Amino acid sequence: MKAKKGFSKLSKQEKINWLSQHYFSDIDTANKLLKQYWNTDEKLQKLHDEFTENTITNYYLPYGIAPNFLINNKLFTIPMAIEESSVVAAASNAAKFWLDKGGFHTKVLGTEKVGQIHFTYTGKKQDLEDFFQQQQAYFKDSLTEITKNMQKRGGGINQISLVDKTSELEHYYQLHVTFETLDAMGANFINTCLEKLAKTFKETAINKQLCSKNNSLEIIMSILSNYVPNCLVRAEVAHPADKLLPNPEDSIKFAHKFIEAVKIAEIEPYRAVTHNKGIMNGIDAVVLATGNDFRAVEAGVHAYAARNGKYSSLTTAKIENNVFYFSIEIPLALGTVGGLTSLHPLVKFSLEMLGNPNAKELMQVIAVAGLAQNFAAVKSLTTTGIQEGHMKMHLLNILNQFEATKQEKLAITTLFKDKTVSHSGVVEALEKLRNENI
Ligand SMILES: CC(C)(COP(=O)([O-])OP(=O)([O-])OC[C@H]1O[C@@H](n2cnc3c(N)ncnc32)[C@H](O)[C@@H]1OP(=O)([O-])[O-])[C@@H](O)C(=O)NCCC(=O)NCCSC(=O)C[C@@](C)(O)CC(=O)[O-]
Ligand SMILES: NC(=O)C1=CN([C@@H]2O[C@H](COP(=O)(O)OP(=O)(O)OC[C@H]3O[C@@H](n4cnc5c(N)ncnc54)[C@H](O)[C@@H]3O)[C@@H](O)[C@H]2O)C=CC1
Repeated sequence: MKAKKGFSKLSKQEKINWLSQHYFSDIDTANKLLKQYWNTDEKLQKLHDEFTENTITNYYLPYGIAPNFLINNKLFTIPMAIEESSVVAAASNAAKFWLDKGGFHTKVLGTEKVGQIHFTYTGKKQDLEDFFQQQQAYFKDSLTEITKNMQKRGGGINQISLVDKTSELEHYYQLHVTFETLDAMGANFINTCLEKLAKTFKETAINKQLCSKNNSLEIIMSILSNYVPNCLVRAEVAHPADKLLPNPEDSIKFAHKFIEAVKIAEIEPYRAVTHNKGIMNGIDAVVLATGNDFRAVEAGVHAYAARNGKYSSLTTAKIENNVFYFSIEIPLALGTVGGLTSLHPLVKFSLEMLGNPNAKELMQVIAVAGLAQNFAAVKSLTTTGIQEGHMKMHLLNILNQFEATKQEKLAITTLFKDKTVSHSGVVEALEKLRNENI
């Protein structure tokens, strides 16, 4: 019997007791493990407990840093929260590669956020359109109480439009609203505006007799969209194609093979998904380290990758006039205020490391992290193969799985210095070493 109504009302300790009694054979070990991850600073632990609900412990992710990122002629060290081996090394490797080649250049192409009120209307479309035209300015004004501070900062509501979706779903219309939320990701601000607007919209429709018994208007829901194709940032690297590597011939060969790999990801969805996963290795790690919402970013980015009706690469590469260009264009709705940004001590630390950027500056850093990550991965894929570098970094994880001692780790890493690491190869070598030492 594992159901427990009223679970949320239990204390933290009661929740842990219930969990370990019902799901774990060794209650003491389960309890000990959970407590091992608690912070000794009670205030700090309470802060983390309250970020979400039913918290029983903390789940650590490694926090790494990738130095040497030259972005628009300014040097950055980028914080990355990620569990996967070789990602931070790959970012650092790409940063180092581009450091003496002019670095990364970036531009924010737009910052528009979106929210929608989804509703049904069973009356005449023309009546709805006339009503909307007449009331449009009033609708915007009715939100002033909520938007006035954002307006003072230079943001607020850009536009409200009525969209007819009845050809796709009977009676379905939208109010499509665009926003400028400046340094806030804006989800809560947008949702608050939308819910108020929906209420005003419905009330006005009733007052102005747009609705009647036969012409019903029903608000289905009001919510921001995580698809933000006009909240877009671009990052690029460029360098003479014959000067990417020490030998000009090898360099041009490398550039062409690299471009071919990117073109494959442009036309082949199976490859595009993995290619973009590599990009998200970099993006998600910095999004997490800076306390941003990685689910929102992931959803928006992948929708953008499929914007032309087919899932495709987020990066492009070309040679023009003997110059190799590699770039990314990516939608990123980020905040440097709001959410966890002023609450989580490590998020504040990350933002300070980045020079306390505003949201536009953070968009540029994160786009660079994605481009760098993709450069490192595709460079490996088209030269040594991914396993050589990745498994070199993963070696410690394998050794830790087998509880290798310090001496064993040293012996095995030395053994594999010039060899490609494989799981079975490491296990075999460790067994051999242990047998020799018996
Ligand atoms: C792994 C490397 C970097 C080795 O690359 P390497 O050339 O053997 O490295 P190195 O030992 O010569 O060092 C060169 C630089 O790399 C960095 N570096 C090197 N080692 C470390 C380390 N231990 N810790 C921190 N940084 C490290 C560091 O910047 C270092 O410079 P230094 O600091 O010495 O001046 C390279 O092979 C690489 O970039 N590989 C790509 C790895 C990758 O993309 N991993 C992601 C996981 S695989 C995946 O999920 C995505 C994928 C690949 O499927 C996506 C796709 O298919 O497109
Ligand atoms: N679908 C989604 O993505 C959803 C996400 N969320 C969550 O919402 C949170 C983000 O919402 P926000 O409204 O951004 O955060 P928030 O609710 O903390 O609000 C940030 C506020 O900061 C203030 N502010 C101060 N200085 C500012 C400046 N320079 N620029 C802009 N605003 C400034 C504004 O009043 C703004 O509304 C995230 O935690 C996200 O996970 C919530 C609901 C849905």
